[in-house]
Amino acid sequence: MSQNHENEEHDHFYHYEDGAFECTKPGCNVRKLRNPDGTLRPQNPNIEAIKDDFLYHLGLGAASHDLVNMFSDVQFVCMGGTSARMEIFAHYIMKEIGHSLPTGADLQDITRKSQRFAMYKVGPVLCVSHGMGVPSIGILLHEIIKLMYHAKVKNPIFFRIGTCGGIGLEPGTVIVANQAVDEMGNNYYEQKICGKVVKRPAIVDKRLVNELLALSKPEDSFKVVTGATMCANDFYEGQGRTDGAFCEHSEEDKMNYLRELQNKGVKNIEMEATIFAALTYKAGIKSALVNVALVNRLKGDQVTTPKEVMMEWQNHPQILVGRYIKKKLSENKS
Ligand SMILES: O=P(O)(O)O[C@H]1O[C@H](CO)[C@@H](O)[C@H]1O
Ligand SMILES: O=c1cc[nH]c(=O)[nH]1
Repeated sequence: MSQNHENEEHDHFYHYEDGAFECTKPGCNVRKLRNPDGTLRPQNPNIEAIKDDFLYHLGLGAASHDLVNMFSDVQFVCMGGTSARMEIFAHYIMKEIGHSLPTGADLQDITRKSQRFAMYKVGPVLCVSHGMGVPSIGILLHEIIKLMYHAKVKNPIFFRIGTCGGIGLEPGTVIVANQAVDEMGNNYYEQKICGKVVKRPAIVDKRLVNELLALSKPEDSFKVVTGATMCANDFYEGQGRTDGAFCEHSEEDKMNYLRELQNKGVKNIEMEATIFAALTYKAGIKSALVNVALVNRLKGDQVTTPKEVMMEWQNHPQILVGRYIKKKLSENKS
């Protein structure tokens, strides 16, 4: 029989937005995602049998690298589409948390040999680019989650600091997702595995959402809102755009679709939300999707804002997540 610890607040419980939780308390039979010290349990029984589990797209191996020495102090993993953004974020967070590199040293892209993603480590913060779309971030998530396991990282928290199209929102607005849905409004990530369709719940951590929302300040130059984030499998037709190389739907079809989404509480559209929420949830990792809107899709499709303005907007999610990280690190110290 499973023991019920649901009413207790304790570090070895992992609470989910839907009320479910995983308990790692000794003696509790509830399925375990983490060990009592916060390290992750591998969810794939095959992993332990692989001698040198090679994280191919990261260019890191469980035997060829001392992953514990390199990464065990990681507490936060921040992901975003581009390598440039993640390098900027690495420099930003370094200043924010007062981390310094050894004299003469510079930030290094740890995965440069693989030439796929870019990854920077700033003390307890890992900053990684994930490319565009579900397949790309999915591969990265598999390898980063395994990295967390191999490196014995404790209670990591994952963030996606991304860009998106807003629905009825002023560009520059930050959306912290309280739900991740696909193009049909489904609250799960669907994958075909060995000829079968597997649906994995895409659950975001409501507590983390609320903590992030509380970090917005009245004096900020940008608004922070919450709502559902829609994950599309494409930037053009999949997001209802009429400016792709092909378009067999009308402007009216697009507007009807966007309004329908808006009525269902969808605030923004991007391309990674469902898999990010689903795989982190399945791994027992707290995570949040923090995106900035680059365009109001009710007003148009093209993203034509000058680069400098867009770069400034891309900082908005970084500011919010930076505040969270700084707060948590100072709480941990005291
Ligand atoms: O700016 P990033 O983080 O890549 O996010 C958004 O931008 C890309 C499309 O332009 C997709 O990856 C989408 O999710
Ligand atoms: O409209 C947008 C803007 C950025 N990223 C997207 O996926 N869609």
